[in-house]
Amino acid sequence: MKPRTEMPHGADIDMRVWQGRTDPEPDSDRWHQRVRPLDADAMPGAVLVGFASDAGVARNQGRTGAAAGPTAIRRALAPLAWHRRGPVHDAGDVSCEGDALEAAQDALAARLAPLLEAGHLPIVLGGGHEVAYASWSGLARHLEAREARPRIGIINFDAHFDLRDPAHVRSSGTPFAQIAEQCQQRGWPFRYACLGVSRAANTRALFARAESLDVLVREDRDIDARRLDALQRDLARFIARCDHVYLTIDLDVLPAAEAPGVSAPAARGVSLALLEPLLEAIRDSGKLRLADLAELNPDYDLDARTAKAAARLVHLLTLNG
Ligand SMILES: N=CN[C@@H](CCC(=O)O)C(=O)O
Ligand SMILES: [Mn+2]
Ligand SMILES: [Mn+2]
Repeated sequence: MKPRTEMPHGADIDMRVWQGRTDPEPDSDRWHQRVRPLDADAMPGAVLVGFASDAGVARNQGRTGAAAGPTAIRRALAPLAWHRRGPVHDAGDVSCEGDALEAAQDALAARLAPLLEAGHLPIVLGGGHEVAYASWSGLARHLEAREARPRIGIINFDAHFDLRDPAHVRSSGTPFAQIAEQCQQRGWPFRYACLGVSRAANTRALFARAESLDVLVREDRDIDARRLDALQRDLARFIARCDHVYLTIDLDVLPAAEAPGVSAPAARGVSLALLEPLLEAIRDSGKLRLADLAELNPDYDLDARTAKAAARLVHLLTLNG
């Protein structure tokens, strides 16, 4: 079965997950009381789109289960306190049927482009990190009609480069190499920052590929409180060289204790406390067009810790609107 490519809206979107406590006091709303199903004439705001896929993780020999990620993140978002002025819409899920990953990626890209066209900030809830190729493709589809050579900066918080050679298999381990190929074919610059990389979890070949692609690399051990200001400056310089930012967060960048529910937990990782100020700077850059969160696997998620971390990050990314 092919994934549906037309945009579901209104009554087609399953809103049953948006439930939680309701406080009797005024001004006490939570997300479940404010999130609305996306309508064709919706006011520009943040739009949640699920990518229910772990086909890329399966192809990458990881532990599957990330297809249930979008629902788990929505469930963790539902009770969070509402502090926004602007709207949040739920646009439903794009689902990958079996191993039909490329069709699902194409369907997500087709779903995202009109959202960007309408001035929304899409936040994609993965799904394995194969979501990144689909997210970027949606942004590319939107920009190619407007700009000859869009300067897209990709900022990936991840323990892994995900720059494996796609000639072998296209998976959750290849999205940024696939994007680099696309950029080369189109004559677009490839600007990629990968922050939180574990030297122990990435081979020499991957470090060499990152170097040949001029990737801005900061290892997990480089990200500490003392070096945060310098890192903020590096990030600001990276963003200054781009017109559009695509932010992608692989939840396995967090320490395993903060994010046990992922395919490949990080022995060290970068804590939420360090991640958040960096994300705030990206959010407030004025260039953030699209974000996604990847690799949540509820099967391994002790106390829903990873889903709660993901929900907190969505909350943070949407706090300025
Ligand atoms: N999404 C990416 N995943 C990692 C998986 C590493 C692992 O399974 O140990 C990668 O391909 O490098
Ligand atoms: Mn990773
Ligand atoms: Mn990844």
